[in-house]
Amino acid sequence: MADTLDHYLTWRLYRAELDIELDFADAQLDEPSLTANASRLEAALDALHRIEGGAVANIDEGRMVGHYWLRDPERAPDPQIAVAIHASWRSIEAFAAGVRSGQIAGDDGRPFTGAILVGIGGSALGPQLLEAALTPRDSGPGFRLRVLDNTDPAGIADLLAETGTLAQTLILVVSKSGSTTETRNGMLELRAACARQAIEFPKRAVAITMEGSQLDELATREGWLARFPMWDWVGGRTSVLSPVGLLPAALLGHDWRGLLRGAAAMDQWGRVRPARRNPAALLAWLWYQQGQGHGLRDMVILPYKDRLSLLSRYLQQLVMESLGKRLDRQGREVWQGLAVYGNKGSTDQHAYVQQLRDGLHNFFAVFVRVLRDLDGQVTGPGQVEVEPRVSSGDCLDGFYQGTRAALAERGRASATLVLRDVDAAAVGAMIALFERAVGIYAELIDVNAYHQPGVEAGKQAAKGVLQLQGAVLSALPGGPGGKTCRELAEALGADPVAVWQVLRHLAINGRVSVDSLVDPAAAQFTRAP
Ligand SMILES: O=P(O)(O)OC[C@H]1O[C@H](O)[C@H](O)[C@@H](O)[C@@H]1O
Repeated sequence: MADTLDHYLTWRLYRAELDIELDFADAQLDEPSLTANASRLEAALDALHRIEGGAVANIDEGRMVGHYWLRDPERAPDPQIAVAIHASWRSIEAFAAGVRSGQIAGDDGRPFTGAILVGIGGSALGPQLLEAALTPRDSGPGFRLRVLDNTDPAGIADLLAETGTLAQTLILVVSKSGSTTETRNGMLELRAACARQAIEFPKRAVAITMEGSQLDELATREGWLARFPMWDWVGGRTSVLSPVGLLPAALLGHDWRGLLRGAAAMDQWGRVRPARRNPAALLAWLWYQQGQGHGLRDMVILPYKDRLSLLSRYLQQLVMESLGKRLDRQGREVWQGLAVYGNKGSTDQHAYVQQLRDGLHNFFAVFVRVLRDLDGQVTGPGQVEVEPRVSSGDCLDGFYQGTRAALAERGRASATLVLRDVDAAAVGAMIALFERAVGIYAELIDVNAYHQPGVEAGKQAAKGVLQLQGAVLSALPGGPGGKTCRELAEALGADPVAVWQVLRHLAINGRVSVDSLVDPAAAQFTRAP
């Protein structure tokens, strides 16, 4: 079987320092196309090098792209940036130590036992990934992190019910821009909950935001418990190794410096030349080759470890917000993107893997295999013999190997990231690997990976909806006779369907009165009594 071993060794990249392997043996990469495209890949690596050196890669926003400096501050082009990063680390360390020792405590002197993080997108997904990946399940109750990442009243109510008193809860408000609606709403809801409980909000509130943002100004004005920086040269979706992810990780007692070490070590590996020996370049080339440079195949993320089940959600934002672009950097319409989904193996084997093996061939898989079954334990669930000489962990690994082989048999490509453990260094390294692959792929397809113009459209349209709601509420008659959505729309010069949609929601929530909601054209609306 020397030939398969040779093939594996040919397509295996391994870094002893990290004990991480990238196994491209089933990725259907081939030397001729890699050789033919070597100069493109080298040019992409050159571009990444320039970005790390401070190039203004986010052209239309005029911003540098500095997430690589977060784990290696001395690379920053301006020494003041390095100073700011080091200062943030010191503040994180001091604050987390103070909270964990009880020196920084709630107003009644009792220690903080948990935190609610209010944030969305890049200001929530990274901390959530770290919390899920790194929280040891056997460490007792410990410090608890809950996340409020939406403006859904039911979600907010559930979270408040679950938390109970907020007296021993820190409230971390995380927003780079400091003006995101959902996050503002979450903060206002928590502020109101504090007031209901006769607890002072500012004494437990912490802001992580850019200097001078609305949130920063509010936190300063009200004297919040603490403020931590975000910088304009860090994008939300690459902010996990800034205070956005590091502070929650530190509060949870995680090895946050290990995250930085792992990411820095992966960055080192990711600078290796030629591209053929570079893990991020090969990963980006896999995306390119599989999707023919147009994202024609989706990336299915399959980590065989429960703690990594949020990885695909995290990567969804990192990859799709970075690469999903209408225009390339020359202004041509390209409709680019790379769809990402997945959950975890072997669970997904019992859900959609059927289609992966037998159905539509519009994907490739990226497996994450974790070699160690249990963190350093010698007894426990993994040691039960579920069959003669077989443990649960053997089954899990067997399912990974089996699924990979079954997909390969049908000509479906996959790559595998092999980790020894899910520890802080490995998680940091994994994050850095995907960040670099996104950067390289964006160069290959010539898009700006660092802006997100498309997300504005929905936000602006939502503002219009709320303005219309205000106008509709003012125009509603007091009764007894009501008005239909068409009558109201005519009076306001608005779209009757838009008026109906607003009124229907208000009526269900008791904010306006209606005779019946069965027929949109006939429903008569009046002001709520
Ligand atoms: O951190 P914030 O400024 O509140 O932004 C939160 C998120 O919302 C925006 O709409 C962007 O699309 C995301 O990239 C960002 O992470």
